[in-house]
Amino acid sequence: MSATQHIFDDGNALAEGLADAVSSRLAAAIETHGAASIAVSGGSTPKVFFRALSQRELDWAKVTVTLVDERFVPPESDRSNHALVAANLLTNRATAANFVPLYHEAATADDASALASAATTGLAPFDVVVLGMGTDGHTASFFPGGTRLKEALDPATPRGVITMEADGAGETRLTFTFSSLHDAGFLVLHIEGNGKKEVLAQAELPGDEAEMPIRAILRRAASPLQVYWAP
Ligand SMILES: O=C1O[C@H](COP(=O)(O)O)[C@@H](O)[C@H](O)[C@H]1O
Repeated sequence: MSATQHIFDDGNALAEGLADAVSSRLAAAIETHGAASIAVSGGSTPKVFFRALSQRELDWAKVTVTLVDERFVPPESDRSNHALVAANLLTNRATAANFVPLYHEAATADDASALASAATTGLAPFDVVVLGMGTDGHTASFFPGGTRLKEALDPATPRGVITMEADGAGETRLTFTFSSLHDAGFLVLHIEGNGKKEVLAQAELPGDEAEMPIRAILRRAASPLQVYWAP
């Protein structure tokens, strides 16, 4: 499925434009079914977008926020995506949103992923999913060479959260599976910079999904992909 490109002049315009689009989708979901769900990415790209979204007028108490993926680290860690979201999104007008973490204190990451799957049951299909992309072509924690990449990308793998380990990942990861993310009501890839534009162009060429896992989303997502980009 081909992606629709939304191009902005700079990072601030991108953050504001994406916040407008996402808040409209969340408001429409609240209007239609009384509640809205959104799964967001971590990393460095979304911070300004989170700040912009947190200022939008919405019935935030009806919005459930979770993460596309997380590191197996507690929220006190500066590597925690939960901490990033708490500091930048669950603030301003969005303080009333309901946040469902993927990290759970547990003996093993597998135990934590089972708890995360249970805590997020029924949230997917999400109203909104905002994916990021690394320069290695990973999205969520679908890393090239990831220990459970095949299972994560298999459309037959049920919705839920699984663990992932990979050389490029640092800590063990907790990630929603492809089947949990690909059919969001509004499916976004949020990237910034010419480097990532080139990575995306590379991913759009023929090649193995396992080498650039973003290809699974580009090629097989049920929902049309909306690419939000600025230089
Ligand atoms: O590891 C991760 O990286 C990607 C991209 O991060 P960025 O710093 O290049 O914006 C992110 O989408 C993913 O959620 C995160 O866990």
